Amino acid sequence: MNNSDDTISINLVRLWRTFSHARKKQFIALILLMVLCSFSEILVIGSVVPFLALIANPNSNFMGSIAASALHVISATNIQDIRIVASIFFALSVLLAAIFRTILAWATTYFSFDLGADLGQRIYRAILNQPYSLHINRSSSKVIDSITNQVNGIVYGTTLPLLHLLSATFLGLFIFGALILVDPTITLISFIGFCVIYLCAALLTKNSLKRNSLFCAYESHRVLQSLQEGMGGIREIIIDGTQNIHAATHSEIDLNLRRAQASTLFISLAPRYPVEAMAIIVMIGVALTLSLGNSNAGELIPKLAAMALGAQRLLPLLQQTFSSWSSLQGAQHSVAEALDLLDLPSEASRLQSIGNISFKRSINIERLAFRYAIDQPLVLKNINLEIIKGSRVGLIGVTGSGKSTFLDLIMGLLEPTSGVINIDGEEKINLSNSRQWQRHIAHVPQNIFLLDRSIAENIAMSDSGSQIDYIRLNRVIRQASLEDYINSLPDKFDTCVGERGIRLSGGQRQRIGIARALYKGADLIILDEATSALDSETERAVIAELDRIDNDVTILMVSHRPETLKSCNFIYEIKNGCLKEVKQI
Ligand SMILES: Nc1ncnc2c1ncn2[C@@H]1O[C@H](COP(=O)(O)OP(=O)(O)OP(=O)(O)O)[C@@H](O)[C@H]1O
Repeated sequence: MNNSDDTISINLVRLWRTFSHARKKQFIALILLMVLCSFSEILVIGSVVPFLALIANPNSNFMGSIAASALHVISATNIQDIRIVASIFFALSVLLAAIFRTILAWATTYFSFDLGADLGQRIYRAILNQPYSLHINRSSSKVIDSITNQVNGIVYGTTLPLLHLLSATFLGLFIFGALILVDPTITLISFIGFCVIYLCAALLTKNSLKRNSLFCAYESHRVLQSLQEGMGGIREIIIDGTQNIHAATHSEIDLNLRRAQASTLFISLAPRYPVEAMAIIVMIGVALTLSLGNSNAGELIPKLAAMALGAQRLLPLLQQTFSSWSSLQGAQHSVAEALDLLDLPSEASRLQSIGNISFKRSINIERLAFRYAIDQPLVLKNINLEIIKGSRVGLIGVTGSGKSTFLDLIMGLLEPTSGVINIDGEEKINLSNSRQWQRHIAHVPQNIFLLDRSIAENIAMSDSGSQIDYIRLNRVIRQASLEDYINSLPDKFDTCVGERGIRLSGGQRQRIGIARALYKGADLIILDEATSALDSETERAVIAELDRIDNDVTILMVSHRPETLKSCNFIYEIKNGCLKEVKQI
């Protein structure tokens, strides 16, 4: 049972460490605001007894000497004046408390959501900056789940409940103190009674909340995964007529998730009703006891009213404390997972050891071997190759022979299991300097990554955020044989390509990819079956344009078609993990 409390405290400490200096200051300001708010509440409860006493009887004992001298100072001596002043004072104290509570609610909410925005942004940045080798083992639905649901878990399941819990504790203690002054015995008995109910509820529900927390963290990822799979494979789903199967899988997971969420929410709300019933019973008991022992209504009514007002203020706070605690319990697994992502090493630490990499002569690959995991066979074994700057190199091999893996290694996306890749025989490429090396490279894969934006923005992606160079854009559009197609569109290169380029044919997407590589102005262009979707004539035109580009640009090309590689200076084949030159294909 202590484990989940430990998890909460560990998560809170971890969360605090993620706060920026400004956020820490804001948090401390919030605590001060809570204290102010609590004082204003005391003022309300403290003034209700004298107020009602004065209304009932202006000469009442409840009007202490301080109040009497205050009234004297403002020359309120007759009964009417005293009543008016007391009413105004009481109304002002109620108003002040309401103002403080509104400000506190505003500050708490904005603080929590701003923090959520901070964390979401930092988690996404941390994930984007992870080495490629980690990305290939991570599911994208898990990442989306972390940035949306798990960050929401931090906002709704930790920050907001924690702040509500703190403010409820402060206010509760102050109100409790004020009620003790009004009637210590009744206050203590009823307070202990309420707390016992909430403690029993906490003990009874703790395990369920823990289970729900685990369940929600797991199922929210599965819901996203099922949606992504459904949307990603919509063409096949329609053709196979498997809509019902996918909808049923999704609805089962979704129902499980929502049931767990409902259970957590219900647990957080449930104790309210028995506690409220008990409060009314206590009030009846108090009224009865006081009226049996003391028949003076002038003193009895203000006391009862103060107790009723205190209970009306205190009970929601106790309920808030409990529901905040149960929200905290219910979200801890998601929160722990989100915080784990914040602990990932950041780009800054990766870039610390970077120097400038220049590429003037060659890429030298020596005794290169690679396997994806320790328990998997070597995909590449003892590869030696020199790629001279400005050469056109073709790469062939049967499917699954390791061509894309080899390109990923050259691009510094993967690190060799053994052996080295040197630039100009000097700079060894590794994860800490790969970012510098990648600035030299433009990569055109078979499946082009496209944003749901205009053709121009998709081509000039390396310039995002700054102005597009339209002269260069027009040149690369022509080189990639896209001119006729773009001119046929009403909005020309401002035409939106749709999600993942859905409004384009495979060949058009590939040509946008090639245009993007040319626009980047890289000195190493890597084409991984980048022309496979083009008809022979368009492919020939694109390859001829590639041949014409600067002699300083090195082109590394993978293709299954001999025709595509005709213009290469060297062609190599990967077979059984080894590389050998092919003179004729
Ligand atoms: N992320 C991965 N984890 C484990 N093994 C992988 C991973 N990616 C690829 N492989 C394996 O590595 C081998 C080489 O794959 P690779 O994609 O490099 O081949 P390829 O020659 O480019 O194939 P194709 O011509 O079909 O694109 C294959 O056996 C493949 O199953």
